Amino acid sequence: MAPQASIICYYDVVSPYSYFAVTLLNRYRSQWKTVDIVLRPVFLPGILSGAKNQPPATVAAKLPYMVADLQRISTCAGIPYTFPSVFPVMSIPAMRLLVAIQKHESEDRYVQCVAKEAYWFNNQNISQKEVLIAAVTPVLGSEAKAEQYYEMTSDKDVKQELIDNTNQAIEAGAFGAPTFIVTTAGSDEPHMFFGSDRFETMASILNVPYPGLAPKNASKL
Ligand SMILES: N[C@@H](CCC(=O)N[C@@H](CS)C(=O)NCC(=O)O)C(=O)O
Repeated sequence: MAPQASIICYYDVVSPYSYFAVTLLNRYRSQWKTVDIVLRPVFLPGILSGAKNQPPATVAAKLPYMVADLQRISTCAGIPYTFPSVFPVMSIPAMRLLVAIQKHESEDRYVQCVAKEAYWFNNQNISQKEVLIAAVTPVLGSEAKAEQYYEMTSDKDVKQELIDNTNQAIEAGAFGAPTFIVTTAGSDEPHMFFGSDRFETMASILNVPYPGLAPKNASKL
């Protein structure tokens, strides 16, 4: 059977643009039913160093631009956002937890718990165990289950999967996050995209409608 159209989204919750990308992608799912959408956790510093790139916030001219740009996206897209007091946070525990949960849960809602509810909206330090457990408990339905998944963050295979995802992204050409690998229906040829601002082009090559940035009733600048 010919392969289905797909998007693999490599993301790290330390990256504000990954947070926007994951949020937008979740909004688009219902209109992009023909596309298999997979969220894949990575460790952004590993990608930056693998690609010999630098964290953008370390470039003096980029930082104020990013701060303004992120606020504009938040306003235009209606995505709640507050720049966290701990930035950049050590995201390895969070990303390992997301790997561990993904192995067993079919839905991706827990990603938003960590990305939005904990870090990019409620300004919590997601390098801490208690914060992570509290963040995913509502979606998992029990604190015991959240604890179990947290314990798995010490497992060799969970650690290795985060490394493998990160290396896969680098091999695919990633130099930052979010990075997307898009394949169209019936084709094996991968198209790499960088950034939460690339959805319109992705929609065009996938031949699906582009729903735009703003949800209905989003406030404007
Ligand atoms: N224009 C992109 C910017 C994405 C971006 O700057 N991502 C950061 C992490 S938050 C990154 O990896 N940057 C690497 C680079 O700019 O080379 C967007 O709107 O999403």
